Amino acid sequence: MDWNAPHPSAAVDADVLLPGSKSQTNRALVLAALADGPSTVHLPLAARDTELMADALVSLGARVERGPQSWSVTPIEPVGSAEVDCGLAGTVMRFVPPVAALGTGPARFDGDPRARERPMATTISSLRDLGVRVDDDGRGSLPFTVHGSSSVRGGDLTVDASASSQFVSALLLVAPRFTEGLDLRHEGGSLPSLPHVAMTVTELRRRGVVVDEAPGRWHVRPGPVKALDVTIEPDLSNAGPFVAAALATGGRVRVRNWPEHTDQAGDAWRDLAAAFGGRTDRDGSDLVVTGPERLAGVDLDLHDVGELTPVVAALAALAEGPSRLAGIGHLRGHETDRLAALATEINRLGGSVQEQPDGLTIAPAPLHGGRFETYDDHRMAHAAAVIGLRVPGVVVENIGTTAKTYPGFADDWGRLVP
Ligand SMILES: O=C(O)C1=C[C@@H](OP(=O)(O)O)[C@@H](O)[C@H](O)C1
Ligand SMILES: C=C(OP(=O)(O)O)C(=O)O
Repeated sequence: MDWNAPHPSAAVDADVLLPGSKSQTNRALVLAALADGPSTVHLPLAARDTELMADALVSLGARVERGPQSWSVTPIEPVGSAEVDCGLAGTVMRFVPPVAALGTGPARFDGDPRARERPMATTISSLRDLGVRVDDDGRGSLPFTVHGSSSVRGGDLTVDASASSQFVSALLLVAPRFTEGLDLRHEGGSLPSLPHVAMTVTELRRRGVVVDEAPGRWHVRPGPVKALDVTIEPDLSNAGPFVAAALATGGRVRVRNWPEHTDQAGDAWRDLAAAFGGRTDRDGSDLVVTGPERLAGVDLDLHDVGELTPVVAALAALAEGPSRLAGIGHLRGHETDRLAALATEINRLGGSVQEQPDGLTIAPAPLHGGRFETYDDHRMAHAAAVIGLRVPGVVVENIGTTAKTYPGFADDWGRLVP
């Protein structure tokens, strides 16, 4: 559905209460499915990526009762064969195959057309290196079938996770259930999204799993994953467009319940706001973002927090000085090739964005209205909404794609502009 991006006549002044973190919800679901007893996930994100994760675990033999405030998970009792729809969720296509390896039958994985283009070779090769049979068509991508054999020995394993940190997280999440645990090394280009790996290690340790780490190396001891009831934090990556609304309009946005300590990549919004010239202040459990009078250009390495790039690029396109966003070549394998998509769509509105091998350069340019394609990427829709705050006549193609991680996005965004 085409959606006219709201365009306020004054600076925004709003409070937002965000839905739960995708990354935390999907880790909590996987660990609950592997645990030694039932667990409850309070305030889970209910969105396409987390529903797909729950469905995937159910198809492997878990039970997930989904209530409005909490989801109750009963661990997997392996069933024969399974079909897993990964949609376009990186966490489902990377985290679930190693879980299926512990099952008792074939599990076939497939997803949206674009999912078949996302990098999966490391998932396939790492499972084979662990002695698991995987049938694929040799392209290193979905679809493929993992043949569960009840137990995986584990031990030493070296992978190249430079295309996605999710390859490392996926193996670590399941590693305590391998007979010998796992001594995992990453070798290759630099590993992106380190906060997401830190989140994986935190969540394992909270459930009694012993993990030792050194740069590029993780040792997970075999043992039970203790059942644990958890409460999911608000999704700070999805806070991005709201933080950006304060920055882009010189306004003020209060984000409710911003955690004081967190592994979420989106916590970097506090530093990013400052880089653009804005301010963030804690007020009790909230974070209050105040926008600057003039939005500054930025020179940022986003390697650790790549998923924040689309909204950062939208802000950079509105800034008064030039910007450089680096360290994000791996975004070409995200929901879409985000570097190409951002350059094409911002330039369609009159922008001056150039693709670089590992990022984007963005020069100030007067923007005008027009249709902004999203390429089924929730964060492209967020970027368009941010530009629409300052540029009249921005029309977002397929705002429904935000349902991947934030089904209520358009309604919540509409409340920014009364
Ligand atoms: O583990 C996770 O929950 C995620 C890891 C990151 O993936 P990449 O390392 O592929 O960027 C991030 O971009 C994605 O949105 C979620
Ligand atoms: C890269 C992202 O998602 P995924 O989990 O599908 O990789 C994202 O949400 O920005």
